[in-house]
Order: sequence, then C-alpha cells, then structure tokens
Amino acid sequence: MAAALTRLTKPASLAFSSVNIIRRCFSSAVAVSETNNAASYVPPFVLDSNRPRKDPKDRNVQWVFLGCPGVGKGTYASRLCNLLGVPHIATGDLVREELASSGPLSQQLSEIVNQGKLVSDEIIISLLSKRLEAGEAKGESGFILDGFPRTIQQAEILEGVTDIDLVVNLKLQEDILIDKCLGRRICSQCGGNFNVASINVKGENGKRGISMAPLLPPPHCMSKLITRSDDTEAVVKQRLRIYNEKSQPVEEFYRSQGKLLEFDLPGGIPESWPKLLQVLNLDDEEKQSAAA
Ligand SMILES: Nc1ncnc2c1ncn2[C@@H]1O[C@H](COP(=O)(O)OP(=O)(O)O)[C@@H](O)[C@H]1O
Repeated sequence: MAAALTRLTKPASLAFSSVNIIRRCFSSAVAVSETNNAASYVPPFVLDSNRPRKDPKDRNVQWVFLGCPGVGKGTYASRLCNLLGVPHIATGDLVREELASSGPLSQQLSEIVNQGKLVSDEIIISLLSKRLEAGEAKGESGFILDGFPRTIQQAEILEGVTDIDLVVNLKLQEDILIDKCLGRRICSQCGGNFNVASINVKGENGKRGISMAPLLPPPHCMSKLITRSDDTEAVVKQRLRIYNEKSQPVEEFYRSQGKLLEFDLPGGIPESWPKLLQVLNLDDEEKQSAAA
C-alpha cells in the first residue's frame, strides 16, 4: 500500500492523456481507503514519465467544473462540450459504469457511493486514466472534467500532469440542491437525464428568489425512469457535508491561481445557459448553434 500511495503523491509521474504511457499494475495490492477505512482492492493505474505539456494553441480547452451535488455540473458541462467539441469526462459516470460492470471493484464502490462517501484517490485516478487513455487513442483533444478534482490531493495530482485553463464553479443555495437531487431521474433505456423537481423559492431576508421549471422526459421515457441509488435525502446531505469539507478547499486552490470563475445560477436552463455563455465570452454564433 505504501508503495502505491507514494506513487500517488508524486504527481509528475501520473499519466494524463499521455504519449508515453507506462502501465503499472497493482492489482494484487491491498490498500486502506482514506474514505471508507476498509481493506480494499487497488486497481491498476497508469503512470507516465516526463510527458511534455501541449501549448494551449495546439490543443482544445482543458476546463474543470466544480459545484455541489445537484447544482447541474453535468447538464452545463455536457452542453459546453457539445459546443466546443471536447469530451465531457464525469468521474461520477465512470464510477457508475464500473459499478454496473460487476467487475472486481463494483461491490466496494457500491458501498462507498451509497454511503455518500468519496471513492479513494487511487481508484478515481485509475478510472480517469483509463478513460483518458481511451480518448487519446481516438484522437481526442481537450476536455471538460466534471466531478474531478474533488480533493486537494486530486487537484495537486492534476496540476502535476496537465494545465487547466479555467475552472467554473457553479453555485446554488443548499435547500434547492437537495430538492434538485431528489428530483433527478434517468431514463433506463436512452440514458437521458431529467428532473421532476419544480423549484420556486421566494426572495426574502436579502436572499434572492429563484424558479426552475422541471426538465420533464418525453412521453416514451416516462415509464422507464429510474432514480440514482445515492439520491436519497440522507445520502445527499452526507454528500453535501463531504463537499463542504473536502471539495470546497479545491475552490480556494484554483481561486488563488486566478482560474476560478464563480457562477451563481440565476434560474433553470433557459435563464442560466445564455448567461453562462455570456460570462464565458462565447460568441453569438456559438450561442445560436448551441441552442439549435
Ligand atoms: N473525483 C472523485 N473522487 C472521489 N469520489 C468520486 C469522484 N467523482 C465521483 N466520485 C464518487 O461518485 C459519486 C457520484 O459522483 P457524481 O455523479 O459526481 O455525484 P454528485 O451528484 O454528488 O456531484 C460520488 O458521491 C463519489 O462517491
């Protein structure tokens, strides 16, 4: 375990979309997860040595989306990815894919995720490296990361292997976040993401009011809707506590580098999307093609 963790704390050696990838397998190693304190399987992860960083003009954007559970990182990150032609890489999706695969990690992951805890850095970096390696093989350039980094250690590892141009921090008040998580629905057939919550908070005591219409599925998805197993009230509250403890320092990490763009969501998608494009300085032509 110590050897694996030592490697993890040497950020410059971790691969990120690399040309010269060395795969090291630790499949027989046993580590203690920082977050669940239980003996656990450590998957293979990818290491890289001395990969040169690409000049920003020779690659696509490399952005990160931060924000509490339920804020809409996935929604806005995937829209921007369509607009900018970069992959949307959500570590939560990678975790759920691994869970569904019934591979060696799935039992361990299901316990961690359903308790609202964070998966260990070793596992997350392994899943992310695998995803980036597959993307590189397909010729992907740039990315928007959603749900990574979530700890200072993850942010330092990322910093050690690649340049992040911009970090968008989406913000909403906490009671709305809980309602939005509880209203989330996924179509088990097409994979579409919807939300049945209707948010209507009156402005009072200096707090601004906010309305968000539900994002309802088309009729053919209606009977196939499922809810994420970690979107229960108790687990959402636990995820919010963990966000405040472990992920909020990541905001400060990027704020101090002058890379953090704070974005208070003004409402649902029809109000927030054009404003987000405006603050990101994406021009009208791009706005129109995004709306199409
Ligand atoms: N970067 C990460 N580090 C550790 N655990 C992660 C990370 N990304 C996702 N996870 C795990 O996957 C779960 C779901 O993630 P995600 O879909 O991003 O949820 P959320 O709605 O809480 O933002 C998290 O609660 C956590 O257990």
